[in-house]
Amino acid sequence: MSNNRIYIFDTTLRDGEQSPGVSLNVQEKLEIAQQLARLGVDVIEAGFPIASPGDFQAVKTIAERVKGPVIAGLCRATREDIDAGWEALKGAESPRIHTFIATSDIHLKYKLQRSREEVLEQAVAAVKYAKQFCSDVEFSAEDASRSDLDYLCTVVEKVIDAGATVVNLPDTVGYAIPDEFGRFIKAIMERVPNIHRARLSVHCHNDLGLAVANSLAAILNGATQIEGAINGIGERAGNASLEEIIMALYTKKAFYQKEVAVNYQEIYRTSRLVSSLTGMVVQPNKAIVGKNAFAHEAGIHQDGVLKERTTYEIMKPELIGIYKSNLVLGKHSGRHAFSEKLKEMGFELSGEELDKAFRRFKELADKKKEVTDDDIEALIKDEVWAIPERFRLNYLYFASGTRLIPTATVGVAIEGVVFEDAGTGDGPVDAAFHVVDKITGLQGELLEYKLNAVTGGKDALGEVIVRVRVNGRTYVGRGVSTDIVEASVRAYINALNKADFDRIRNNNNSSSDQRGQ
Ligand SMILES: CC(=O)SCCNC(=O)CCNC(=O)[C@H](O)C(C)(C)COP(=O)(O)OP(=O)(O)OC[C@H]1O[C@@H](n2cnc3c(N)ncnc32)[C@H](O)[C@@H]1OP(=O)(O)O
Ligand SMILES: CC(C)C(=O)C(=O)O
Ligand SMILES: [Mg+2]
Repeated sequence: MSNNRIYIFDTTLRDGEQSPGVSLNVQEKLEIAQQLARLGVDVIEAGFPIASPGDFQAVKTIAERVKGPVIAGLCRATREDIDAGWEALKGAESPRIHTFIATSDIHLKYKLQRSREEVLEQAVAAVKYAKQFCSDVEFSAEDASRSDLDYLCTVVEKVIDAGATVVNLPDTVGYAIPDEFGRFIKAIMERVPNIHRARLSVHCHNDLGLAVANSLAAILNGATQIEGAINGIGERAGNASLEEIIMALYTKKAFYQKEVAVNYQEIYRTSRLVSSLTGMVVQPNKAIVGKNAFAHEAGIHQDGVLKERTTYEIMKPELIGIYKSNLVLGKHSGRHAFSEKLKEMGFELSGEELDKAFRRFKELADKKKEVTDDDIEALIKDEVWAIPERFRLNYLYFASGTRLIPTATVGVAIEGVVFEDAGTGDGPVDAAFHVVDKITGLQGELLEYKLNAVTGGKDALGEVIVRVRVNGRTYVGRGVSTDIVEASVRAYINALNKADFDRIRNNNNSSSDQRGQ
């Protein structure tokens, strides 16, 4: 294998899920993991198994079902965490136990309340313990960039002696700057005598907006594994954005002379899926995957691009899976054109999924003159990436105005049987949500509501993303329609379906636990 290879470690499902307000269920995590495997990342950190039964189940399911990448699970440097981690990971084709402990004095003194000697001992013991189960063990020195360098070098050397195959040096609080971080990695490479027996990794946070720059500086100085998340999501200001690192290495290959083994065509789709399932909207001017990343607004730029794209484009959008099609779809389009378009867009649908998507497409085409690629993508996300739905919107009627009490009548099918009710609220959306609560018997508390126009124009599809708390847990729901009240109700029902899905799964788990006793 080329020694220019950079390994991509994706932590969207672990650190990415630590973004405030993000909570993915097992099915959603599995879908993201499957897409990450299609993208071709080297490692998927599927979760933190001891953190919750849901996290444990997600790691276990991904370990058993997702083939290709190494599947990692995060564990504190304790036997209990490592036991749970291994239990979840052991079904994987290539499992990796990822154990960590902080090494900076500030974390030792205030958080862990342990001495340097105690932490060194605990780190070594954790690696040795993990090694009994799994040959691939990653050790992370949390807050490495703020740790005493001599002490950190000792920890790194000893964990490698204990069997760590990968040593990760995180900039946990995003405090580093590129030159400094590059020198830090160089010092580790020079001072730790056995460093070549392990792979050196970095994990940068974006508190100063430098996570990608710091990761690239680390690559120049010897790091061969880069950790990050799709769309740069994660704790606080997020993690290094993987798509940005991948495309920087590609675009500046002559400079870095490094290779990654990803399937570039899947980058955009992965970004859209993560955004859709986490509810974390990608800012339009975000590098690589933002809506405006390849848009040219100014006349001089447009003129340049029309004459020769490279005047203002340093990357081809097609390379990352953004494509422009000549097939214009509308109400006169048939199944063949629709299915051809989906193929062009990279969607592989089963016959049943295609039927559902085609039905929604025809409904939309009746309301909208031209159905754009963005509209189609929004419908696919709504129909095909949705979890199994016990509740489905059957019909919606609402009335509101300046002198009316907003009223809604809603029909919701529960397992195919339609129930209807009516109610009032502070507005038509609120009224409809109350009615949905009454029909489903679930009490949703709306925490956040976002409305985006999928395309421009008066007939644009509206996409609504809601965050709803049900029984103490937060669920993201998403709905699209040309009518924003309908999109809102679809989004709300989508979130309740996820809550219901969890409720049924928890009931099943507790009854099988009882049977096991
Ligand atoms: C930098 C990072 O991203 S680290 C990963 C952060 N992710 C998360 O924390 C998400 C999941 N976390 C959780 O669900 C919970 O925090 C759990 C289940 C892990 C632990 O929950 P609790 O047992 O209730 O402990 P709590 O979170 O309050 O405190 C953490 C404890 O772990 C200890 N700890 C923290 N890191 C480590 C470590 N790497 N190794 C060993 N112990 C550690 C702390 O010192 C504290 O111990 P104490 O109770 O003796 O003071
Ligand atoms: C647990 C480690 C890898 C981490 O997320 C960090 O230090 O930011
Ligand atoms: Mg982190």
